[in-house]
Amino acid sequence: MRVDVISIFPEYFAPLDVSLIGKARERGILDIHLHQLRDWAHDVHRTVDDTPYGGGPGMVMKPEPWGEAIDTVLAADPAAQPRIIVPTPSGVPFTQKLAMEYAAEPWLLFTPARYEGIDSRVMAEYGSRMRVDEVSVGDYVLAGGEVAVLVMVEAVGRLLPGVLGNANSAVDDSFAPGAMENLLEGPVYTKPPEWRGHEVPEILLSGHHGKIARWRRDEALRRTARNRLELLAALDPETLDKHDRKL
Ligand SMILES: N#Cc1c(-c2ccc3ccn(Cc4ccc(CN5CCCCC5)cc4)c3c2)n[nH]c1N
Repeated sequence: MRVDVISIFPEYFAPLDVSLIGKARERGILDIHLHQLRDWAHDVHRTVDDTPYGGGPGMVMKPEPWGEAIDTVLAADPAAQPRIIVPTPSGVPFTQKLAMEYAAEPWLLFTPARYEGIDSRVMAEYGSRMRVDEVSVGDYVLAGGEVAVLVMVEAVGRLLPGVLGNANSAVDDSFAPGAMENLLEGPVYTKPPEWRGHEVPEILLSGHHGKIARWRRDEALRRTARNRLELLAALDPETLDKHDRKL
C-alpha cells in the first residue's frame, strides 16, 4: 500500500518511522510519502492561509497550494487514483469497519489541514473524479488533522497482511467481524501468578480452553455493559446464547 500525506507539519509523522508501522515500511508493506504543503506556496512567505469569505473566526487554507500539491501526488501514478481522506471534525466517524475498507485500498492520500480547514473548492475539484472522504476520529476538537492521520495510518496499517504476526491477529480485535464483534476486550494477565496479593483468575491457569473462552466472553460482555452499553444494545440477539442472556 502506498500512502501519501500532505501537511505543513510533516515532522508530526516521525512516529511512522518506529514500531509496527516503521517495520512495515522497512519490509515494503507500506510505502509512505510525506509532502510539505508550503513547497507549493510560491510567495516569499510561503503563505497557505487567508481570511474566510463571509467573515468568521480563524483562517482558511488557500486552494492553490493544495491543488498543486495534490496534482503533484496524483502524477506519481497517472494510471491510478488514490482514495483521498480529509480529516475534519465534521466528518463521518472513523471506525474499524472503515479502517478495514481502507486497508483494501492500494493507495491512500491524506490531507490533514490546520486553521479552520481547507477551502471547500479543493475537495469539490477532486471529488468529481475520485473518492474523497471527510472523516473524524472522534467527538472532540483537535488543533489540526495530523494526529488524526497518525491514528488512521496505524489502524489501517496493522490490518495489512504480514504487519501483525499470526499470534497478534487483528481478527480478534474488538469491532472486528466475528464472535467478539462489537464487544470490548476483557481483562488480560501474565506472569507472575500472584502480584502484590492480586491473583490471576484460577480459570486462566486451568488449561481448559472451552471454559477459558467462556470466561473471556463473559468478561467481555460485562466490560461492554459497563463501559459501552450502546454496543451491547446493538448486538445481534442471534449471537447471544443462553449463558450470555443470564449475565
Ligand atoms: N479528524 C479529525 C478531527 C479534528 C480536526 C481535523 C482536521 C483539522 C484541521 C483544522 N482543525 C482545527 C479545527 C478545529 C475546530 C473547527 C471548527 N470551527 C471552530 C471555530 C468555530 C467554527 C468551527 C475547525 C478546525 C482540525 C481538526 N478535530 N477533531 C477531530 N476528530
